[in-house]
Amino acid sequence: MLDHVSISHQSGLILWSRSFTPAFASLAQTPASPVNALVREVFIEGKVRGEDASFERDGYNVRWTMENGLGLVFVVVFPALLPLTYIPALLTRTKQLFLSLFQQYIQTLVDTLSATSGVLTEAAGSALRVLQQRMDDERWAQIFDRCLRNCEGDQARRPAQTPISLHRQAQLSAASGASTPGVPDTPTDSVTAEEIAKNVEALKSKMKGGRGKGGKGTGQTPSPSPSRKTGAAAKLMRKWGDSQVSAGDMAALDYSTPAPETPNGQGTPIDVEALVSRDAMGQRSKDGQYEVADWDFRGGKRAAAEDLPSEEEILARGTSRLTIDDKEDKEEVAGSSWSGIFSRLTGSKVLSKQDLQPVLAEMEKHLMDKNVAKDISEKMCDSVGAALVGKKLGGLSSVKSEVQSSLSSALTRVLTPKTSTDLLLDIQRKRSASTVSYDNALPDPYTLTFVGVNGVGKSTNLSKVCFWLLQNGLRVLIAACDTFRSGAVEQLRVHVRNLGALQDELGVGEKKVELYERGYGKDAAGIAKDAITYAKENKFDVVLIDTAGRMQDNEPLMRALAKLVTVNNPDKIIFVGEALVGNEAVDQLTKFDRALKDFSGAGTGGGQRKRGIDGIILTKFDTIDDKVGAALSMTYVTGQPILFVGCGQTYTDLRQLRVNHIVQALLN
Ligand SMILES: Nc1nc2c(ncn2[C@@H]2O[C@H](COP(=O)(O)OP(=O)(O)OP(=O)(O)O)[C@@H](O)[C@H]2O)c(=O)[nH]1
Repeated sequence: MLDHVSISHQSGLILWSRSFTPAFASLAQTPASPVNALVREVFIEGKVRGEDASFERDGYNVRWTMENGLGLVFVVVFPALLPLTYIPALLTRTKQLFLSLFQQYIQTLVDTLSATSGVLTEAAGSALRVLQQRMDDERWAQIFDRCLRNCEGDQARRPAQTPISLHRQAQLSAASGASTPGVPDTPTDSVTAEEIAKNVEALKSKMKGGRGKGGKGTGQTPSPSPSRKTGAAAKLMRKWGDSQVSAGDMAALDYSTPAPETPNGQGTPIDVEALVSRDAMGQRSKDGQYEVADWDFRGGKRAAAEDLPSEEEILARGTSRLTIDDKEDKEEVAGSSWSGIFSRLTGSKVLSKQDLQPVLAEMEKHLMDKNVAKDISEKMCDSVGAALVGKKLGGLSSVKSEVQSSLSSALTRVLTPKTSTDLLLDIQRKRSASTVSYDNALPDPYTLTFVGVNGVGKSTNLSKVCFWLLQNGLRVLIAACDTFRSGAVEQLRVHVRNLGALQDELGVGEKKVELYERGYGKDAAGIAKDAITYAKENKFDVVLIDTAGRMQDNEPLMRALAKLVTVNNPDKIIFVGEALVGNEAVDQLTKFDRALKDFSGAGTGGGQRKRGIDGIILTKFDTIDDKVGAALSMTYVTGQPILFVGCGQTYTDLRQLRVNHIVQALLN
């Protein structure tokens, strides 16, 4: 298992890097990092000999290969004890793929850097950003992951008598590395291919949670969507009403049984591959923060490896690549539904309302086809029309770019968040603020309440958010405040068990997630309050409050939700809605927001402010292709940001929505 990979310029500028373990992500920030040692002791001191080399430091093996023409350095770090013979092949393939995809962009960057002797000027910074955007567009992180998996697979499959090529390469690299300062390379000679394959398998099965008998296909693995897969947890009719639930009802609703323990007390074995998609794991930023990937309409889930071009295709591009201009021309020729619209304006000089009318009608239809609500499509087109009437435009391409840029700015204006979307920063701020103001008293936990209609994915996406928080080292308490739907508590119990076990499997450290449950039929507001108190006393950083689904027109239930909000004053009220429902989602959101504003903030001592929806999670994005209109409609009606989108049923199927990706999808 790798600890780290990076691609940098020999001036020290990092083009791309990724840490695979939280421990290395933290270490990478310090001067003690083996990668920093490599830069200091090899590159700065000019002790580079040959293209490939390695050295060992503090239990890590650091191996690299260079691309001398461009001055690039490809580095991987892994535990020195692991005989990973595929590393030289991984470095070679990574180098080939990277150059094949991005050579032109790297060349521009390198030229700018050499003009400034390696100093990161504004021009170099912008060349770097272009390259990184390109890496994003081509889904470089996924291409690397697939390359890594293939190399691991090659090593695991290789029989004992396999030709020595990789092994030999490893020895050769080790030999060239011996001339570098520091410790000699890990000896691999004494390890047979059979032993290596065995070690890799052992490591893999450890990663999979020692699945053994309880693994995939045996039916023993809990599903991330227990409500679907376990008979007992299948959703049944909801029973409503605080006072109508008898002890008998409560027992009937309570499907929850304590999690069966394995003999070693570790809990039920889990199938890691079924719960997280490794392709879709977020990435750690330089400061070790775990970030979910961006949603991108071209990749949809961005997770499906089959959507990526094959390695052969990528390498072929290196030889017969389109120039950037060629590519743009091709896209232009391929065209889109827009081409027809713009051609109607050819020849116009000063645009009149009349000229624009058919174009705007077409544009409105286009937006509605993308699932934007009707009245919002109309408003967007009105705003584009107003910006264009009276403008003097040239030929077709100028008309096209002018109309597109008007629409693009109108969309961007609506979609750009007006409030903070950085939850990790908000959590940190709240913790610091309450510690300071109460003189080192226990900090108040940050609280998020998830609301929405039935079955939209509240519990599932709450659990994905929990996974993300746990990956960021936070302690999370989940409060089971859906006290009505049968199986709701059990569903959360399974999620919490999975999330805890995943923490073990992914090496995130001590268990940091717990469920606060008080069964069925009780007052949800009171349970949430007790959960927050429990969280504070037990030093949880975040409380995620799951609420029962309810219809937006059901006033008694909306009042009950408003009571929960008034009593507990959560830091964020998150509306969870389905991306596929378009107009209906807008109606749901508008009414939830309205009802909360109307009914919250009163009755419990007064003075509490009225609350509305603070942010949105749009679910089932994996089912909508590029029909992303709900995102626009929902931000339009509340002015609140889309915090995440859910795009599948594993814990890693959570994405951030970048404004430019939505704009592109809407314009496409
Ligand atoms: N394809 C897909 N399915 C999802 C997504 N999020 C949730 N689901 C599925 O949607 C179904 C309902 O999810 P839940 O989390 O139980 O929904 P809920 O809103 O908590 O339901 P109630 O408690 O009944 O209101 C489950 O089968 C989930 O697996 C997503 O992003 N994509």
